[in-house]
Amino acid sequence: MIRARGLRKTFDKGASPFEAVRGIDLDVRKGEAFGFLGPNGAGKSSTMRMIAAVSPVSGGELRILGMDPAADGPAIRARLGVCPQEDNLDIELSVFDNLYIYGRYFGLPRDVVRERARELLDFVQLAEKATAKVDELSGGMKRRLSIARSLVNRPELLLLDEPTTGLDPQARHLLWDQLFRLKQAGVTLVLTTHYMDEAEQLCDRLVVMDKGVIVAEGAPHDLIREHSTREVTELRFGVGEHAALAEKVTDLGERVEALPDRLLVYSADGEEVLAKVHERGLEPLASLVRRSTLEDVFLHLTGRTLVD
Ligand SMILES: Nc1ncnc2c1ncn2[C@@H]1O[C@H](COP(=O)(O)OP(=O)(O)OP(=O)(O)O)[C@@H](O)[C@H]1O
Repeated sequence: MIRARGLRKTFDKGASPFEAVRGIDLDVRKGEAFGFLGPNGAGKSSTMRMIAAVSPVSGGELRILGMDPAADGPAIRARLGVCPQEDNLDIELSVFDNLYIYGRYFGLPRDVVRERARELLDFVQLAEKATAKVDELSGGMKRRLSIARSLVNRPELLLLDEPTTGLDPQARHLLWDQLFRLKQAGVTLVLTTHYMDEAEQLCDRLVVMDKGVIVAEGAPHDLIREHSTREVTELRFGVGEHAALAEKVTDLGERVEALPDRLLVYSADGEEVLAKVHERGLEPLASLVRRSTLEDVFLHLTGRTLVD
C-alpha cells in the first residue's frame, strides 16, 4: 500500500532549511494497522501529509497504492480517506450535510451519497444527531463525524493524524472500537499518535520516530521484548534524589533509568526488585510494579520520555 525509501521533508526556514523527515524507509501492507509513534515534532504529521499526497516529497522515493504522489495526486486522493489532526468540519452545516456535501465532491450520485451518509452515521453512532449542527457536538462526536466523512469515498487506505488527542477516555475507547471494526472490514489504517496505549491497542506494526528518523520498527510486543524487560519497578523518592539513588540500585535490574521524578528499575520480576530495595533500607515515598510499555522502549532508545 505504501513504500518509502530514503523519504525526506525539508521546510524552507530562511537561510537554513529545516529537515523534518530525514530519510525514512517504510512498507505498509494491505489490511494492517500501521502506526507512527513519537513525541511532538518527531516528523509524524509531515510524513502523513506526504502520504496523503498533499505535501510534496523533498527527497527519496514514495509510492502510494503503487502510484507516485507527484504525478498521480488526484488518483491517489480518490482512493484515500484522510482524518486530519484538527477537525475541519463545516460547523454551520448539519451533521448529515457534512457527509452529503463531501460525498458530492467525489462526484457520487445523490442517492448513493444519501445512502452512504446514513450508513456511516449508523456506524459512528451519530444517527440521532443527523440534523444537529456540528457546533452542537462534543469533541468525541466531532471526531467520529470526521472519521465518517473520511470514509465517504470507501477508501482502501485511511490516514488518521492523532485520532484521539484531546478526547476523554470513554470517547477514545469508542473510537478505538470503531477503528478496529474498520480494520476487520479490510481497510488499511495508518495513524500517528504520541499515546503509547493507543499504539499498543491499535497497531499491528509501528515505527517509533524521533527528530525526523525512525529509531525502531516492529510489532508493539516485539519492540517491548527486544528493547525492554518484562517488568518495571517505579520508585519515587524526594525531588532531586533520584540520580544519586540510582547508583544504590543499579545491580538490582538489567537497567536503571533516573528521571527527575522517579527511578525506573528494569527486570523480569519487579516485586523481587522492590523487596530488595526495602532490604537495603531504602524507603521510597511511593512504588509501583508494572509491565513494560512502548514508553520504556522510547526512553531506552532516545533517553527521553514520549511526552516531555
Ligand atoms: N510548514 C512547516 N514549515 C516549517 N516547519 C514545519 C512545518 N510543518 C512542520 N514543521 C516542523 O517540522 C517538525 C516536525 O513537525 P511534525 O508536525 O511533522 O511533527 P509531529 O511528529 O507530527 O508532531 P506533532 O505531534 O506536534 O504534530 C517540527 O519541528 C515542526 O516545527
